[in-house]
This record gives sequence, C-alpha cells and structure tokens, in this order.
Amino acid sequence: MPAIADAIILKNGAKTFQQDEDSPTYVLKGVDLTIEKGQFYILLGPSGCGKSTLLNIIAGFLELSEGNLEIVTSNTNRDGRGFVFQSADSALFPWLTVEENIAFGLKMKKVPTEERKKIAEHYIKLTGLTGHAKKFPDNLSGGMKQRVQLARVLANEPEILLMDEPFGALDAMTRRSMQNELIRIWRETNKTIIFVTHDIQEAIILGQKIGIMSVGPSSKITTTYDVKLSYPRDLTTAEFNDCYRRVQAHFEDYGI
Ligand SMILES: Nc1ncnc2c1ncn2[C@@H]1O[C@H](COP(=O)(O)OP(=O)(O)OP(=O)(O)O)[C@@H](O)[C@H]1O
Repeated sequence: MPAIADAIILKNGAKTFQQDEDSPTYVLKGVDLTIEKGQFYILLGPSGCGKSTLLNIIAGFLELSEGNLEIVTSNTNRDGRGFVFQSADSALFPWLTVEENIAFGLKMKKVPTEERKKIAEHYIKLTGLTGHAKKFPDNLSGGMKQRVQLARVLANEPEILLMDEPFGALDAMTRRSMQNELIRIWRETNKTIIFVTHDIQEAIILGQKIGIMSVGPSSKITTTYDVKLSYPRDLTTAEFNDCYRRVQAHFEDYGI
C-alpha cells in the first residue's frame, strides 16, 4: 500500500456539451489527473478553459462524456465531497442565521438538535465566526459570508473540499486574509482540497501542486507544478517570484 493514498484519479477525461454527435465540441479532452489524499491541489487556467466544468465533474454534478473518474473516500455517497461556490450570496439561505445555515445539512440528515448545535459551534470557531452565530447573511461582509459557506460545507464532514474561485469576488485585503485562513483550516482538518483559480499568485500562495490547464476547446492539464515553498508563503521573497515566473512561463508558451 502506498504511503499516501490517492483521493481522485481521472483518466483520459473528456466533456462535450454539444448534442450533435457528428461534430462534438470538446470543452475538455484527454484530461489526466491524480490528487493525493490530503493534498492542496490547484486547477489553474485562463478564463473559459473549463476549470469549473472539470470541478463539477469531480463533484458529481456533471457526467464525463469519455474517460474514467475514481473518487476514493471512505464515504461512498456524494457527502464525501463538499462544494464551495464562488458566490456565498446564492449559496446561503438569507432567512436563516449563521448557525442555522451551518447546521442546515445536519438538520436535513436528522442529526439531533444538541449534536447539531455542538457541531455548528465547532465550525463557527474553526472558521473565525465566533460572535456572529445569531446574525443573518445580509448583515455580514463578503468575507464573513464565505466563512459561513465554508463552515456549512465542513459541518457535513466531507473528505474532499471542492472550491470554485471562492475568493474571486472579495477585495484584495479580505482575499489575502481568507487565503491565510484557508491554509490554517486545511492544516487543522487534513482535507483534500481542489481549488479553482485563474490567478497565478493565488495558486502559489495556496497550492502544493498546481495543475495548469491549456486554453480551450479541448483543454487538458498540460503540466503539473509542485510548489516547494513552506507555509505561510511570503509573496515578497525571491523564491516566490521565481515560482511565479516559472508558472507564468507555461502560459506564455500558449501565448496567453
Ligand atoms: N452547460 C453548458 N452548456 C454548454 N456549454 C457550456 C456549459 N458549461 C460550460 N460551457 C462552456 O464550456 C467552456 C468552459 O466553461 P467553464 O465555466 O468550465 O470555464 P472556466 O475555466 O471555469 O471559466 P471561468 O474562469 O471564466 O469561470 C466555456 O466555453 C463555456 O461556455
């Protein structure tokens, strides 16, 4: 048995949305991907290349047109995967408080009230929401709303977190602090994370491994890049800049 188990293995994955079988347009084609358990993996690529499509396939929201996807979790249903959307506004229920939003999935699973409360409290603390439990989403900042969304996903105890540009709509300072928070939470929970972004700096701040996608159509992961820098990562160092240049060079090869 390998020391580190694989969590996600995709072989020769392809996706086409076109119904016309004679001339299918492939959004994704020939995608190979292996993500280890506990790894922080970044899917990095230009706008429209198919990052969200690939993440949605891994989430089980979309079917592959070709290829084979293996998700290895001890949980056999979709609960093994938790999805954090780009917009917390559309993901949260505005008529529920922070703690009710976080406990919502548990309520649906008929977890007893006391246990629900305990679990919600734990994730409120973990995501830095202490003191905000009784507030409604409309009374929270964008960063706080994303914390609630993350807490709600974590409360369902997924082994794999799938995050689709979750900080894309935040201002630069909030975004930086959320990146730091996410690294802390990842290290405390040992989750496998797949994080989609088109921002090279964000990819290097967060990821252990970066899967670089080519421009679509027929996009695939052309290169994987191991980021060897220790956490927390310092953007001002020569090592960080060197890493940035190397990743950027992959895109320059494609004229982006
Ligand atoms: N349901 C769909 N039906 C038809 N085409 C789709 C559908 N979903 C996505 N596409 C197309 O697939 C391509 C990839 O879209 P996708 O949203 O996955 O890219 P992305 O890399 O996540 O983009 P962005 O960074 O802008 O969010 C786009 O050309 C898009 O128009």
